[in-house]
Amino acid sequence: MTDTAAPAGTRCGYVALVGAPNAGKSTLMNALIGGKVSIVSPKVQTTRTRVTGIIAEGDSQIIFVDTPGIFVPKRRLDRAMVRAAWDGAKDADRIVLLVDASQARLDEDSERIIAELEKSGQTAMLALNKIDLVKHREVLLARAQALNERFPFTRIFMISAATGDGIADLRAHLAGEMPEGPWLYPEDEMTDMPLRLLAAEVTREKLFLNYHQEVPYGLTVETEKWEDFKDGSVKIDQTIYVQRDNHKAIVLGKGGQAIRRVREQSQSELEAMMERKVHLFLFVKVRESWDEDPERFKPWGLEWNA
Ligand SMILES: Nc1nc2c(ncn2[C@@H]2O[C@H](COP(=O)(O)OP(=O)(O)OP(=O)(O)O)[C@@H](O)[C@H]2O)c(=O)[nH]1
Repeated sequence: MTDTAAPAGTRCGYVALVGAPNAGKSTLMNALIGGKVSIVSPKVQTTRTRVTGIIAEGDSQIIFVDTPGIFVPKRRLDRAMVRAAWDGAKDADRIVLLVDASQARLDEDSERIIAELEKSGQTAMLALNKIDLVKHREVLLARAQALNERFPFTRIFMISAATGDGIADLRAHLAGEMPEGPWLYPEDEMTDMPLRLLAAEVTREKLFLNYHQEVPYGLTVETEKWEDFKDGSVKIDQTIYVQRDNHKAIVLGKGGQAIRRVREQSQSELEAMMERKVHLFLFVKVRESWDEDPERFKPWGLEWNA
């Protein structure tokens, strides 16, 4: 974080995006920011890291906290994620609950989030997402009304994070809601997520895209080494931790073909993102129960005793 001189009349604040897994939080954040920060995947519960995206809108700086999915905690890791999600929401100036408008009934996770909001006495805005999937406007309005009867949202936005519909309105409204104060980040800062972590997220996204079923859920990626070279290139070593031997075999693929594809995809995205040459090396290791190991949480900023 850098101290930035504050021009008079500036605003700055935090916005927490909360919502059930798959509601579209990452997609929305990327749409709001206009650049790729958090990872998007069609599978649920992929967001493990609290990513902060920052945008400037007029005189306002809006710092977004993309919280991990809030769901019924089962494993220790899940409990830590729920805790982190609520910590993010508690400290925020505004909370936006994102709900998938294409579902006929409110899902269990959104129900729990609303119950939590009621309990804590916090206000929230509602963003009904994926309106592109709802053909009839009356259906959409009826869903918005039902939700507003369930909880008195301060405002309701109908958006499509995928098409960009309604995003400018939401952004402008949030900008006006930010408290007066100096900007906390320099204008060109996109994210305060450390590059090492961001690089691991890029590889994890590629793993999600390349493997099916339970394999991607059981793994984690860590950036172990980062070497900057004089010619401007960077060498990055990452380890992919899997839970079982057979998962390791799947991740590697026949003759290492599968992992090579992941490596190529991740490397070229990292090069585009950082605008420099990247030499990416991936290692696959078996580590049972990595998700019960507190050491693994630290890079994500998650608490162990959740
Ligand atoms: N049609 C449509 N699909 C969307 C929209 N927004 C998100 N999606 C899709 O919904 C899925 C989930 O989106 P994510 O942004 O990963 O959802 P998330 O809430 O961040 O999910 P977690 O990381 O599990 O918490 C992806 O396949 C997105 O492409 C939208 O406005 N319209």
